[in-house]
Amino acid sequence: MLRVGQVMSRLSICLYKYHTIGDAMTIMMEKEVAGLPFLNEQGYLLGMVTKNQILEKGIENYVAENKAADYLTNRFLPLNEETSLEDVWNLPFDIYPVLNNLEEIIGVVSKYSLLQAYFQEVRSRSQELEAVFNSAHNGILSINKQGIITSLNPAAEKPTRTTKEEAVGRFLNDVIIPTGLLEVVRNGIPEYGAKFQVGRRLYISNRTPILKDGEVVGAVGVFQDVSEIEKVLQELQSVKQLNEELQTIISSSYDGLIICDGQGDILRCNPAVGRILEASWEELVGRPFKELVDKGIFQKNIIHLVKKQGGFVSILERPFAKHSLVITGNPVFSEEGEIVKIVINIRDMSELEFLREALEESKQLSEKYQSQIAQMRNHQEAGAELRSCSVIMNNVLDLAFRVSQVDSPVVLVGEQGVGKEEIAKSIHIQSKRSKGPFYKINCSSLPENLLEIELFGQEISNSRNIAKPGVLELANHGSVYLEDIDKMPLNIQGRLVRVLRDKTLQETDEKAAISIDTRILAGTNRPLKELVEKERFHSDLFYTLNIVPIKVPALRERKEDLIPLVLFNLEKNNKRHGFEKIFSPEAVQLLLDYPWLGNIREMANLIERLVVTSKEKVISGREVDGVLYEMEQTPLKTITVTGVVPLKEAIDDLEQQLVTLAMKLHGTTVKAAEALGVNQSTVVRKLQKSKHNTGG
Ligand SMILES: Nc1ncnc2c1ncn2[C@@H]1O[C@H](COP(=O)(O)OP(=O)(O)OP(=O)(O)O)[C@@H](O)[C@H]1O
Repeated sequence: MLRVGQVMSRLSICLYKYHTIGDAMTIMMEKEVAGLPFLNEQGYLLGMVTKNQILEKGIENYVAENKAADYLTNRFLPLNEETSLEDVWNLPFDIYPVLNNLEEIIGVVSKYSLLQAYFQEVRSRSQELEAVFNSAHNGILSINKQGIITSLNPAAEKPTRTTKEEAVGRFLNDVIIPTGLLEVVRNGIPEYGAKFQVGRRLYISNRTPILKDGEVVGAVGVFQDVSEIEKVLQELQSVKQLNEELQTIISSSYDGLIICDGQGDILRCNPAVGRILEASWEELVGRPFKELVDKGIFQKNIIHLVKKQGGFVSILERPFAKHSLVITGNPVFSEEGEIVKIVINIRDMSELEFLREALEESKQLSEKYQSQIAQMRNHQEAGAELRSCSVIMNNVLDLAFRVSQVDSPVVLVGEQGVGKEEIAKSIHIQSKRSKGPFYKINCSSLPENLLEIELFGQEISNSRNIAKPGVLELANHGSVYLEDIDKMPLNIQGRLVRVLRDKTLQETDEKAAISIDTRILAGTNRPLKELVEKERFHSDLFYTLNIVPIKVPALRERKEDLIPLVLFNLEKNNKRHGFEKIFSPEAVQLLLDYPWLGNIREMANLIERLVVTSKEKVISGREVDGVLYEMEQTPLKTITVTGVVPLKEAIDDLEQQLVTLAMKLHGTTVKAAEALGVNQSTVVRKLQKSKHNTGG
């Protein structure tokens, strides 16, 4: 705002009592002012001498020599040069002396000058305001007390969907959708931040009452298009959310994360870094990554490597004995292709290694359990025909399972009918050879030459030269059960040793060797070692075969198996012959008391006979007794001579058979001794010998 000092006419002369009115007129004309201040000798302002005053006295009375003091008017008011025009433009006098801050007169100013300057000032201010009003980005609309639109700037035209020309002078509600401006006029209460939508644009408006002398004379609404801001706000919101999410991810990452700037200074890192490096992770922020290398926490400076490589780098570090870390560095490039950030990921592999070990352990455990389950299943499957509940027999079956998992030969030692062949079959079935063939050869029932052909095959020399393969070849990738191997002639034993040692079968010199991959399972009633000692068994064959000897106990050594075996055989025969027979309690008791020297085979035969021959559903004790009696009349074994054996041995064999038969027929050693015509002690001794021979 202009000040009085800027509008006044500067004066270097004032009037004193010695000035005439002519002097005053001359100075006024010269200085182009309408009045002059009049001072006393002390320089004190006494009044003003003005043109109007002179004219008011009448031009006819004007005498130039008259004293200026006679025209002095005291209707004056001194103004300070600093006073704002706004404060003085309306004062009553025509001309004013102007003082500086030292109360010295420095000039005069007329009311006209003040008015003119003030008007100019107000006009230019109003033009400025109008320009602002028109160019304002915000829409501005004002109404008077009656609700008539008094102004509307171009920015308001769009949201109000009208034009200044259409709107100004009209009632607000006739022109635009009511926005609450009338309400503001009515109650004089401003309203800020109200949102409203026009089309797809969103506006925010502030409505304020226009007050004049404390009274509401209108209202002005200023509205701003905030669609863009809103959009930016929303984007900002989602960026903020994203940032928070990223922050959460970084903080909760189990891997350590270090973000460095292009110079390698740490900008950010997560708590996992602290956990892995056993350091305060917050303190790392702002420090150069190189410090970690200098302190020996890392051996290599990955920042350096990433920069050198210009891309992804992964290295292995072992900062502490218990930690092994995989550190990867990933550069982030600017548009100009410069590395602006490097993101370092630190993975503590010791945890993974620990987990891998734990996994390995549980894998092994699982394999063990699987093998145990398989063992149990195999026991069930392979033992479908093998009934056992005795500890001694279960141990045998367990050993059989274990040897089935390896590929070594097996020798099964036990009395006749104890289940050697059955166990041999189960070993084959449970072994990895189960898909291959299983052959059985009885070494005692065939003459030597036939046995040899059966085993090793034969070259038939006729026109077509057809060969008959032996079971050792036929059972390739499978197993051969050599029953009564103890009875195998020595020659054949020798040839068998060679075949097993060479793993080949050479029929003739001209013919190519046939490779043999057959597992040998052998059964014997007598311990082979004893025969080796007697040179009745080839020691090489013994050592080749006897890698895992399994002793199968006689039935009398496992009485717990009697009932399951009786029931098994009963059920089997009922099924086979379509009966539903059962044993009476007496019958069962008789079966349990029977010595079963012929073991399970004897029992199986007897029960089949009882099931087939008994007339009633319930097989009585009497019927059992009858069949047992008949069986006892039939010798178990006839004495046959299949080859020349040392006499002493033959006698031993015969003795044993006789004692066994006598026991079978008479049940007690006393009665058996009576029948054999020897002392009871002899029978006991022979029985013990027999037991010892069969390994019992
Ligand atoms: N544990 C068992 N459960 C049920 N039946 C069995 C069992 N063991 C053997 N058997 C049966 O008993 C009979 C004789 O068994 P196996 O032929 O295996 O005996 P072995 O010891 O080989 O006799 P040998 O030496 O006289 O040949 C067979 O019918 C067989 O199925």
